[in-house]
Amino acid sequence: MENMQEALTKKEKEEAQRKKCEGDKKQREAREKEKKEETSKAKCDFLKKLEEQDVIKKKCAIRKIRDATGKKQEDAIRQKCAMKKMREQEEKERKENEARTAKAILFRSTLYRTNCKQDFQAGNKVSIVGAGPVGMGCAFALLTKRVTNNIAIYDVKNDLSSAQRNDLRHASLFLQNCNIDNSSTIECTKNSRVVVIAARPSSKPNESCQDQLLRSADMIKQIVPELLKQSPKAVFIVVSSPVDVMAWVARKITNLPYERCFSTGCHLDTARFRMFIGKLLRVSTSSVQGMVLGEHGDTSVPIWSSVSVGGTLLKDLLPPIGTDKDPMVWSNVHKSVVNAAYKVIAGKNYTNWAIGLTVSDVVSAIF
Ligand SMILES: NC(=O)C1=CN([C@@H]2O[C@H](COP(=O)(O)OP(=O)(O)OC[C@H]3O[C@@H](n4cnc5c(N)ncnc54)[C@H](O)[C@@H]3O)[C@@H](O)[C@H]2O)C=CC1
Ligand SMILES: CC(=O)C(=O)O
Repeated sequence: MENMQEALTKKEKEEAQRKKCEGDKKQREAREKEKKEETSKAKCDFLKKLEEQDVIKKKCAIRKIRDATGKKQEDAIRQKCAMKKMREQEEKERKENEARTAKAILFRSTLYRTNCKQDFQAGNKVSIVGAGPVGMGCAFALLTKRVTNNIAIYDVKNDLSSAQRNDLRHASLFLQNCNIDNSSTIECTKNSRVVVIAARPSSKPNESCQDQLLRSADMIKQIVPELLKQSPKAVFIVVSSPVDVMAWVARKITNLPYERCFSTGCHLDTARFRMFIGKLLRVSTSSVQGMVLGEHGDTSVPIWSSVSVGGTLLKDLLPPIGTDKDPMVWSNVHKSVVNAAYKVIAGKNYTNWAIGLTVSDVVSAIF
């Protein structure tokens, strides 16, 4: 019995031990499970947090991307707008340019018409008859002194006049684009405002001065009425020698009044007179005033009472000036004037520059 009791107790003990072990095991398992669950929860939480963070990060990234995309789009739109504006500006400028060009073309035609008018001073045409040194001296002075840029040169010698015209034309660049009538006939003088007669019939051997004079007069009688037909309103300036006689012949044959037909008279003699006085006193020619009157050349008359230098009349300082009682013998100055042409002719066979400039001065007084 005792053994049985003992065996029972032992069994019970074992049972209790087993139950305790089981209970411990269960407890341990429960704790482990709990721990596991805690760990798993922590893991989950961690993962969740991680996930959340990831989501946030992703969201940020997406926002960033969106922002970037938006900015890109914005930039693209802005660029498109800028390009549109630029195209509009370009179009505007193109239209403005077109309008400006159209205006310029219109302006150019106006300019061209104006320049044509300016280029060819139609109203100030000067015809020169006789293409010898004197006629060409006149032409050269008229053009270079800018009295006119519209001239005609007429001579019975066609080749000569044509060559003279071309020689001057080649200097058109320096002569205000001068217009020189192209024709070789007398019609080239048509509608002149001034006609300068510088022609001389060719000399014949052993011809007397009187015969020469008569032939010159015949030339004037023949040519001036023809020229008047071409230019009925022109002023005629006679240069051909003997100049005052030839001007008288021209007036007689045409019945033109004095103011429309005259010679250069003593204008050249006056220029020489003032020059010689200036030279003697060592002052500039333009500071000297004074006149030579009468017929051009040998019989001209110096007007001593008119001579002044810088506004002072020489006769106030020297009352007998120019007379036989003049201690300074100023009359020698007039002798120099008379001899001037002979001296030049002795050297080059003709005079032309001084008479050319004299003519241009007279023409400028008409214009
Ligand atoms: N008044 C003055 O202060 C001055 C007058 N003269 C005079 O000017 C005149 C010209 O002198 P230059 O040129 O040296 O003489 P130039 O004899 O060399 O030339 C005269 C030109 O007149 C041309 N001619 C002749 N008959 C003509 C006509 N019916 N129609 C057109 N052309 C004609 C000739 O073919 C020639 O080419 C001369 O009578 C000269 O004495 C010269 C200097 C000063
Ligand atoms: C030739 C002429 O008349 C002169 O030069 O005065």
